[in-house]
Amino acid sequence: MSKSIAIIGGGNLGISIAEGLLAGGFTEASKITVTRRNITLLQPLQQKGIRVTDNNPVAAKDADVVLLAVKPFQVKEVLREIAGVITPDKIVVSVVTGVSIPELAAELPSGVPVFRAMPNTAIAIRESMTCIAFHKAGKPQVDLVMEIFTQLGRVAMIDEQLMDAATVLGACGTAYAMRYIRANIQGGIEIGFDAATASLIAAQTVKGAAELLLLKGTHPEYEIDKVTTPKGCTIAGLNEMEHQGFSSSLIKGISASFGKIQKG
Ligand SMILES: NC(=O)C1=CN([C@@H]2O[C@H](COP(=O)(O)OP(=O)(O)OC[C@H]3O[C@@H](n4cnc5c(N)ncnc54)[C@H](O)[C@@H]3O)[C@@H](O)[C@H]2O)C=CC1
Ligand SMILES: O=C(O)[C@@H]1CCC=N1
Repeated sequence: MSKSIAIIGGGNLGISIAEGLLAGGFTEASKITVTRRNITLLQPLQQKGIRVTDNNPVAAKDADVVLLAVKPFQVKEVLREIAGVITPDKIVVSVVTGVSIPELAAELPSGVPVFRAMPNTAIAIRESMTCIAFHKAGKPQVDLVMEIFTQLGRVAMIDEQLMDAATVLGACGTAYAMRYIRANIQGGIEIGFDAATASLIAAQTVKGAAELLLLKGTHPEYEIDKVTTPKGCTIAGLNEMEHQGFSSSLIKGISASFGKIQKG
């Protein structure tokens, strides 16, 4: 029998996860419930057969897996609201940034398996990178959480101490990649393309470059060597980008995001 899942917090990420679960066939639409205080904004999900409600305890009581997708400052209040219906046969998965497993578990009855997962918004099209951490859980619970997220993209099991780093590289990373692609589009328009053609070329080129690494397991510099003709235009452009601080600005940006999470 397929498992039921309650997504507490139907915002950007919660909606994306519900869409991804539905597209991946993890469970039928009627076994997915999404909560939000203003449920009129969840109508598109409701039209697909997903249950929507503003009642978190009712949603959590009916679910095998309770997935927390509210903002960090909202999560403790939500946990206090649902703690009474969370029994040890359920699994709690939090995608909330910066709230640790011990902090989450402290609000719940003892013995409830608690996982943290850090996906990104490409989960809506089942192309997420999701990092997962847990402290105490049995094999069936770990297998179920892995099953959910492997249907939604790629998964890495990590120590919880790397969760902030995973948030930056994997979740914020979607925004960094979009900005890189946008800059390519702006450059492409300047050298002659219309916006739509520049967008297609930029996005598919980045997708192809990423697939080369994922499928072949090669190092980026090995693939770059194949593109850089001696005295050619690629190396001229790459070197100018580096003179302007390209790699350095990315590394500094990643460090700034990481510093922001760690400061809280
Ligand atoms: N957006 C992203 O790319 C990622 C976000 N995250 C984390 O996921 C969490 C959610 O992020 P977003 O979806 O971007 O935020 P969001 O603000 O779009 O979504 C949060 C949703 O929770 C709802 N909500 C607030 N209080 C509630 C309550 N008491 N009961 C039910 N629903 C309630 C809000 O109305 C809102 O729709 C955050 O903790 C964030 O750090 C993690 C990875 C990626
Ligand atoms: O910007 C944020 O705080 C969240 C965490 C990862 C993506 N969005």
